[in-house]
Amino acid sequence: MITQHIIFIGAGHMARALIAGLRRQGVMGDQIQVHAPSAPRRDALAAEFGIRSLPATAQKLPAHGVVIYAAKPKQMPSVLTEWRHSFTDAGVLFLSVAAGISSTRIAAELDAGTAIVRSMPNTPTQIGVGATALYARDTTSAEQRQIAESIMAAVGKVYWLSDESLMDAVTALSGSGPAYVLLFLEALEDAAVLQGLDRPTARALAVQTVLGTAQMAAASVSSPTELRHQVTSPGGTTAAGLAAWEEHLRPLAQRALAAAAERSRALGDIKGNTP
Ligand SMILES: NC(=O)C1=CN([C@@H]2O[C@H](COP(=O)(O)OP(=O)(O)OC[C@H]3O[C@@H](n4cnc5c(N)ncnc54)[C@H](OP(=O)(O)O)[C@@H]3O)[C@@H](O)[C@H]2O)C=CC1
Ligand SMILES: O=C(O)[C@@H]1CCC=N1
Repeated sequence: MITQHIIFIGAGHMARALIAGLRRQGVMGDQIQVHAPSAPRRDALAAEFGIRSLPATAQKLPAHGVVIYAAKPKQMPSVLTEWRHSFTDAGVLFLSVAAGISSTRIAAELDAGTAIVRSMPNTPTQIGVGATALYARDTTSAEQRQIAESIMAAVGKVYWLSDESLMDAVTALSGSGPAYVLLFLEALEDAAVLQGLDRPTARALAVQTVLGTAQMAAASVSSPTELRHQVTSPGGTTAAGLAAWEEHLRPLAQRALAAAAERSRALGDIKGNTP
């Protein structure tokens, strides 16, 4: 059970997904506060989820709460300058979801000893099926690690990393991954429409196929390769379709993840990063 107060810095897509997921899991509205510069956006999010809108920045925070940093990576230095003493006074756990920004960078902006967990969640957290990687700095107690884990485990699966440098690869895979799957769904839908299906039917069949296959892969002890062979009759329709996919898909996946991981590393260069 999550009993801590949780303060979100940032009221955008990722904050919304996490707040939606936490509220679905029964975290009380008065346990969650959200801060962002735009009062209408902050207030709208607060009203939608029955949480509290936090207008001011440097103010007294609930003792031993969790501050979830969900603003853009490039905003981190200025935000931390504003908030750092509030964190120390309250003994908070700082839980970042920012892409690219290492825990060492974060620690350099905060008072010594601040507990820091870096994470990479994804937007399916909003319905409790997220994937989140976590990395804890050594200033973080076992109890604080458990708190970070329980927050992210409430909204999906959690994986601890012992090597923080892998966070760029995780960001490229599961952080950005929902967008790749959604693009795949769009492409399947469009291709099915070209084959004569009406758009609602094409979308419904594409979504159910991806959903069912992902659930089957998650539930099975067989590898994706073995499961794929079960679909592929020699000389049949699947073999014909797979020949076209095979030609491009693996090199494309490698290029896509390499590009995303490279961008994650660039975002970590706070001074040099661009929006
Ligand atoms: N979107 C995703 O799928 C994922 C995103 N992330 C990470 O989550 C973070 C947020 O991304 P995302 O939600 O997509 O971005 P958005 O642009 O949707 O949201 C950014 C939020 O930050 C707020 N903000 C800007 N300046 C400040 C400030 N000085 N103090 C407090 N809040 C501020 C903005 O406020 P305002 O509304 O007033 O402009 C806005 O609400 C990023 O670091 C990203 O790397 C991680 C995993 C997945
Ligand atoms: O696109 C981004 O930079 C963020 C990080 C992972 C998903 N969205």
